[in-house]
Amino acid sequence: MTMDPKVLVALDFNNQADAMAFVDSVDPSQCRLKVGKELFTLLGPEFVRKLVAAGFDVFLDLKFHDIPNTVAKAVAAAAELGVWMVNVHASGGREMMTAAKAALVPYGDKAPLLIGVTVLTSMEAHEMPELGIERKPEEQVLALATLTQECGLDGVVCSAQESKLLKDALGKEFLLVTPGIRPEGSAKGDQKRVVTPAKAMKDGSDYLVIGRPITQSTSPLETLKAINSSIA
Ligand SMILES: O=c1ccn([C@@H]2O[C@H](COP(=O)(O)O)[C@@H](O)[C@H]2O)c(=O)[nH]1
Repeated sequence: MTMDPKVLVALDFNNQADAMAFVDSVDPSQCRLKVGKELFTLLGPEFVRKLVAAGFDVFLDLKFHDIPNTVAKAVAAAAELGVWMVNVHASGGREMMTAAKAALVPYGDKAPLLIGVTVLTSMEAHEMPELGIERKPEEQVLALATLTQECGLDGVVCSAQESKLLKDALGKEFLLVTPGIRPEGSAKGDQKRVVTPAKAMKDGSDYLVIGRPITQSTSPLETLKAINSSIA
């Protein structure tokens, strides 16, 4: 059991009962919880408030990407919910990220961590040119992470395949939140740039986002415990 859990479990469930069955089986010392687009669209802010009230650190993973004013207001609304972490797409640009950061100033030390999404872990090199991106994924991740740091955000979402590169380039304080985590032998699904939990931590990831390998396991709690042991 760890008091600073590194695993952020993605609550990608399609109904409240299943989500709550998992939440009720864990405590805040074992994992943090991530609420993404599916569950938030289904259950809304009330569900997030419920998790926060139960003592969990909640990562609200809505990946805001819009004009600066809209994103700033959305990030402030997330802060009102009391979440621990919230994110925006770094490709929204400097003005958008700077506005998002400024919107959190009134919350002082109660402000959520603000994280920029770089290149989705479901993407790989051959998909980049048709988006007009000629860089390799790791070069694009480094460019967006550098911009994110310049805008004063707390860290980025990236693949753990880029963790070592980013820690070396941007320093140990800049947080790396890494989805695409797959324990040995688990199905990759739609994830492309995958890394095991132990390797991700070794290479400098600060937090591991893990969904299906835990939530679709036959024993979710045992799987979570095994992952926690593997990175202890
Ligand atoms: O680049 C990204 C950004 C976010 N995610 C989210 O993380 C989880 C991963 O779930 P798994 O079931 O472990 O694949 C999911 O909620 C994504 O929306 C990501 O995978 N990659």
